[in-house]
Amino acid sequence: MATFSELGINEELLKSISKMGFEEATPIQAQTIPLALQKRDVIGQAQTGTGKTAAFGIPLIEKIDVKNQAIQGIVIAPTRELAIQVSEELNKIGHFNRASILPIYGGQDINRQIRALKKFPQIIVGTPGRLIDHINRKTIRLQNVHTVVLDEADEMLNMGFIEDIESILSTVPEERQTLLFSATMPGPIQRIAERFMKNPEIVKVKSKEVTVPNIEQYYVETQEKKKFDVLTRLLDIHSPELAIIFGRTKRRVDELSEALTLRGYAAEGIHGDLSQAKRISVLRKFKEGSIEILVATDVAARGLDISGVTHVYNFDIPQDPESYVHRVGRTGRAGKHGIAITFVTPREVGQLKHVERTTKRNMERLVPPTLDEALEGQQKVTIEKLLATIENENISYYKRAAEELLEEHESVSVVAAAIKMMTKEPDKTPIQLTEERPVVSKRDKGRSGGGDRNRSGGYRGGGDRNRSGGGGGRSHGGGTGGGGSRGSRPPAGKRRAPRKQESRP
Ligand SMILES: Nc1ncnc2c1ncn2[C@@H]1O[C@H](COP(=O)(O)OP(=O)(O)OP(=O)(O)O)[C@@H](O)[C@H]1O
Ligand SMILES: [Mg+2]
Repeated sequence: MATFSELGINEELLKSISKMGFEEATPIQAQTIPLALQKRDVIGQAQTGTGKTAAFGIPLIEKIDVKNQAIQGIVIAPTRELAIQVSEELNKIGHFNRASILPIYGGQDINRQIRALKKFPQIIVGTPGRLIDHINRKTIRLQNVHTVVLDEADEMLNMGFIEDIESILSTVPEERQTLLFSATMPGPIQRIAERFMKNPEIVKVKSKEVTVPNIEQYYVETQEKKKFDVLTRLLDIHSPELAIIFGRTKRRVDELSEALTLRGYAAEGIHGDLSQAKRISVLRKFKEGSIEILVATDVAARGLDISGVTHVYNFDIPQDPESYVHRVGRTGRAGKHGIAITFVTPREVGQLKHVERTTKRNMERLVPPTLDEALEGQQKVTIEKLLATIENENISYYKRAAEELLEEHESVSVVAAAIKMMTKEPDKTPIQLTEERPVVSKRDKGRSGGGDRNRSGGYRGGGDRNRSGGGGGRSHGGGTGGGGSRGSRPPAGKRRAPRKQESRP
């Protein structure tokens, strides 16, 4: 482990870094910051949640001439929320040297952005579509840019975004420094990346697995029709602090968040068809904990750093392994522990194997819990809350009433009734979700003479970049099919207070 002062960073930045609470550099930071400070082009690949933002953010801010009013650096990110988050992190890194940073993304009033652009930002963090819009209006000029960063580089160089990136880069001087970061970098995309770079240094933080080891990874095999009940039972048993549930399409996300709300969970959805104001407000509520479950398309799969996310559920298995890596990486960040559970229908087992092979990590099989187990899970939550109340709260005022009650009633019945009242019993409100087609891995598809996966209309079209959807995914090896015989009971999640009774329908 290296300290930041060993990396050749100036005093002002060291002060901000220490104010951010970072004591030691993470491996990707230790390996890329010195290279980036030497103005080398860098491709940096390291697992989710390991500090890639600061790995490019520190050298970027370090290289800004704060006396120069021109835009000197741009960071391009695939989603609006990520652009906002990265610009917030850059603001923290630049706190003491006062570099001026501006996020620019779609869905926000363009005139307001134009006014902000007139105040001489030195770094722009933006989504591709809106950046191009400003370049065309000549409200952004990039001729003085010396550093370009593509966060989630493989996504930015994938089919949905590559033309935009090419057109943005064509307005940036040739003699720039280009920094590319992501947790995933499939070979074909890396070769495209190198076209935009000069003799890049490729830094891959070595690890056996693509995902971080501190994420426990499970799968549940169940029929499409049963998925929702299995999901709610798991939620009752795990009682996550904050959970993200990924669905394949916008419709799926809408239906799932409505269904969860009907069953008494504090859930809301986020996807690309919602207004930007709504997207921001949902995310804010989730960060504050006033909603405990965020239902999302892949719009929330990459880069988002929300502390307290203990569980990720892939209600629909993702279309490609990279998406899996990023989705589960929303938990288990900065060394914390996390749990990820992926649902597969019997026809999707081949896709599951494909994901496992690409990530070099097996998921453990979970047996779908029964209704009784779900109830037991909720009971445990209540009992823990009860015990915590005995320990931490002043209950003396209530003791007289308790004594009176116990004079006339049998103690076990009194306590049982209290537990029942406090327990959220599994809710059986009928739910009808529109069925999704299974994701059949390529190899299986070839063998069975054609599955029915809808490549262009599936994940890519339904997921949501801010702009064009893009075509099909990349191709990797296929799956071997066949279910695992491994089996275990659901892991116990972090216990916490049950949802408030008022929130039930
Ligand atoms: N050196 C450090 N010490 C402690 N915490 C750090 C350090 N560097 C970054 N962090 C924190 O770790 C968390 C994850 O960082 P970040 O979002 O940059 O990860 P990432 O590698 O970009 O992940 P992803 O691949 O999901 O985008 C953040 O909350 C960040 O503030
Ligand atoms: Mg990141």
